[in-house]
Amino acid sequence: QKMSRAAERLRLLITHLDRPPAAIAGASSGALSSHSTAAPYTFGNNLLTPEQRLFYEENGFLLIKNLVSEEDIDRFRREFERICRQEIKVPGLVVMRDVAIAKSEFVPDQKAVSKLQDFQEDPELFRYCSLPEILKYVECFIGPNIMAMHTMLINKPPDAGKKTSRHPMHQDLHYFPFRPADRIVCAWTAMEKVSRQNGCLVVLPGSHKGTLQEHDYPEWEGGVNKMYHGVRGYDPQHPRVHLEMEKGDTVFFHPLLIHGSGMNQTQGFRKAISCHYASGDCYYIDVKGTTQENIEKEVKEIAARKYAVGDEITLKDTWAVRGRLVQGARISM
Ligand SMILES: CCCCCCCCCC(=O)SCCNC(=O)CCNC(=O)[C@H](O)C(C)(C)COP(=O)(O)OP(=O)(O)OC[C@H]1O[C@@H](n2cnc3c(N)ncnc32)[C@H](O)[C@@H]1OP(=O)(O)O
Ligand SMILES: Nc1ncnc2c1ncn2[C@@H]1O[C@H](COP(=O)(O)OP(=O)(O)OP(=O)(O)O)[C@@H](O)[C@H]1O
Ligand SMILES: O=C(O)CCC(=O)C(=O)O
Ligand SMILES: [Fe+2]
Ligand SMILES: [Mg+2]
Repeated sequence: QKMSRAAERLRLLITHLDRPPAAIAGASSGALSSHSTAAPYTFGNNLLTPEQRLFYEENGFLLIKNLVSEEDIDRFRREFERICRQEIKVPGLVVMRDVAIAKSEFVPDQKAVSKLQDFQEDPELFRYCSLPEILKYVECFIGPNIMAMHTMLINKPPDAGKKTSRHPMHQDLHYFPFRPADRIVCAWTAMEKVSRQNGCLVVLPGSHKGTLQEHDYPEWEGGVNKMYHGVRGYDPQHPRVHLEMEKGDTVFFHPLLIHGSGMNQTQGFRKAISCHYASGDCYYIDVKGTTQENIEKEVKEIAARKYAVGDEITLKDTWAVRGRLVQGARISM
């Protein structure tokens, strides 16, 4: 059987450079034995081809075409519309409007919704996070114990003329007070065709090999959405890849991968659904004294305003209540 060059390279890496992996508290040795220092970002469990595995190792993302069915996506869309029409109320759900719309006169229209966050209490939308076709890939990246930590349905609006529909380049780990980074992965599924025109994801391949960078609001004339921090000193010359996708295509990416999205220059609302997963044996960290202090402050301010809670609520608490086990064991999360 003929192997591609990439596959051959990965095989060599694994057979010759393999050393026992660093221990992760509570992890089953069975799962970790196929996870090596030569291929630190993936588990070999016979789902990913060697080419796919090497691609994720080197680039920090992997696009799987046609993974989620049309039927499921249409159901998510109908549920989203019911939520927008306020036909159902979902505990914990955050409904976000684009800053350009939020700061103008109030429009009581479903079209004002740019993002739903934290839909873990909506059984219909949360089905996305438990889809077997998604979980089998997630397991390749973070192992068999899987927590759904953060859920979003993004309804990127047509740009209102101020470029506020852009999402600045960022690393999702900036928002997460848990580790290790290599046991976290995002699944992001296009709910319709996404293109450069309607603001597809833009990624900096290989940036997952770097460290967590300082994040801040970018200095954008037209304003920036609440909590949309970007990597400080983003270099627009850096080689980037636009991920154009069809309905149902799904990209899995590492939480250190620098990514964002351009403005939506169409009249349609560009829809995607996503979930961030972490291994059940991840652990929480204290972000005091780290670059993540600024986001902790904002999260606490919003929590205090919304739920009238004080400083006794930690960033860790806000995540521990959102997390849901979807496979295996909840060990330390
Ligand atoms: C917890 C961290 C999330 C983890 C993310 C993992 C990686 C993902 C990376 C990201 O997605 S980063 C962005 C994460 N986004 C959020 O967490 C959502 C943040 N947004 C919210 O929580 C709410 O939309 C917000 C509290 C900002 C507003 O909701 P409200 O229901 O309070 O809105 P309301 O209409 O009552 O407006 C209150 C104030 O917020 C302002 N506002 C509303 N939407 C805004 C917006 N989009 N940007 C800026 N300001 C906004 C609004 O103008 C008004 O300002 P004033 O008090 O000055 O009048
Ligand atoms: N100063 C900045 N800080 C962080 N991210 C930025 C900054 N400027 C632009 N970006 C982000 O870079 C990405 C690319 O944006 P840009 O508008 O240049 O291109 P695009 O819309 O993707 O493509 P096109 O070139 O077709 O417009 C987007 O995610 C955008 O939000
Ligand atoms: O524009 C998008 O859909 C991606 C947004 C994103 O990266 C995020 O919310 O973390
Ligand atoms: Fe992101
Ligand atoms: Mg652009």
